[in-house]
Amino acid sequence: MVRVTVPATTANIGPGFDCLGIALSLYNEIEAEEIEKGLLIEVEGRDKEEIETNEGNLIYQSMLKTFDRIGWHPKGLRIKQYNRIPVSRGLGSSAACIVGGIMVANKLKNSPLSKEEMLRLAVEIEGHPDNVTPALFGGVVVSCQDQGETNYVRFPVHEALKFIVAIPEVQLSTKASRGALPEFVPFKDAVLNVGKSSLLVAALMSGELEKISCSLKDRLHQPYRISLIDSLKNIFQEAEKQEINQLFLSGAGPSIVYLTWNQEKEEKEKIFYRIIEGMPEEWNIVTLKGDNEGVK
Ligand SMILES: Nc1ncnc2c1ncn2[C@@H]1O[C@H](COP(=O)(O)OP(=O)(O)O)[C@@H](O)[C@H]1O
Ligand SMILES: N[C@@H](CCOP(=O)(O)O)C(=O)O
Repeated sequence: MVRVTVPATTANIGPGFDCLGIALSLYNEIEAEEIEKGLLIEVEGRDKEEIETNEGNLIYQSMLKTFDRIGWHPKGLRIKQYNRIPVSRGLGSSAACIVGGIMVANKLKNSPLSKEEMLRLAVEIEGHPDNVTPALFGGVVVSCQDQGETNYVRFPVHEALKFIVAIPEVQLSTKASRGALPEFVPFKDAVLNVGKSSLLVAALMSGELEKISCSLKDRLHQPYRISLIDSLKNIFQEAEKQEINQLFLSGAGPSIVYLTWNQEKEEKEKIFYRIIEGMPEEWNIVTLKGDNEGVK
């Protein structure tokens, strides 16, 4: 029996579309063992009713692709998963399945694939590197996929950072959310994102956390996505009115992260809570820290 835990991830972090992600202290667990024949999948935890327990299961699919890569297949498989990461809320639930499935499959055959080989396979399955890289390595990961190659730099999440995540009941699949993005953007918007994402990485890496506030503006994806879910637009507009600028859409949404890093901002934190509580839908707010270990 092999057992792994894999962290949730928040990707983009505002301007870092498809190239910036951070692992968070919220985990799914996956167990797997070879059995004589067949496929048994048991699912417990968050959103269990959403999860396929047949060959369509994403963890199983990721394990199958790993076995193909290794050149070995078990006679049969029993998979047991315990989920805490909400599905299709922008917290990397798919990346957690992909990375967790690859790792557990690799372990079943005494780990023939290196972490780099597992990363290559994970990006192939997910299609973008910004969730699977922090899910694999932990920390903050800046990644770029170019002509089939993924290059990345990983560094620890600053221990002072706190991620206050507002999670709605409604789901938004990453596929649908990516479908809302434009084919072209104005040159000035692209330039703004280059500047903001560069500043954000420098602030996260150097520990100049006060610079995060002026680094989270995005013109590439958030303006096109916030109209997909009721209240998202109102939340961002109200936050701007109250001069709260530490907000970003988690991944493809719909969850929102309020990023804070010290006590003095407690007043603003209370305003954020009041904004969310003032929305007509049900939102669940959790406070998370960064995870610096990745899949284990
Ligand atoms: N724990 C899980 N077990 C199996 N499949 C899962 C699990 N969590 C998510 N998935 C798969 O991933 C899909 C959600 O992926 P996606 O839309 O990218 O959401 P997210 O923003 O959470 O990554 C689900 O529809 C399901 O197919
Ligand atoms: N860069 C991707 C990130 C998707 O993150 P997820 O947690 O919503 O899967 C995008 O913005 O589409």
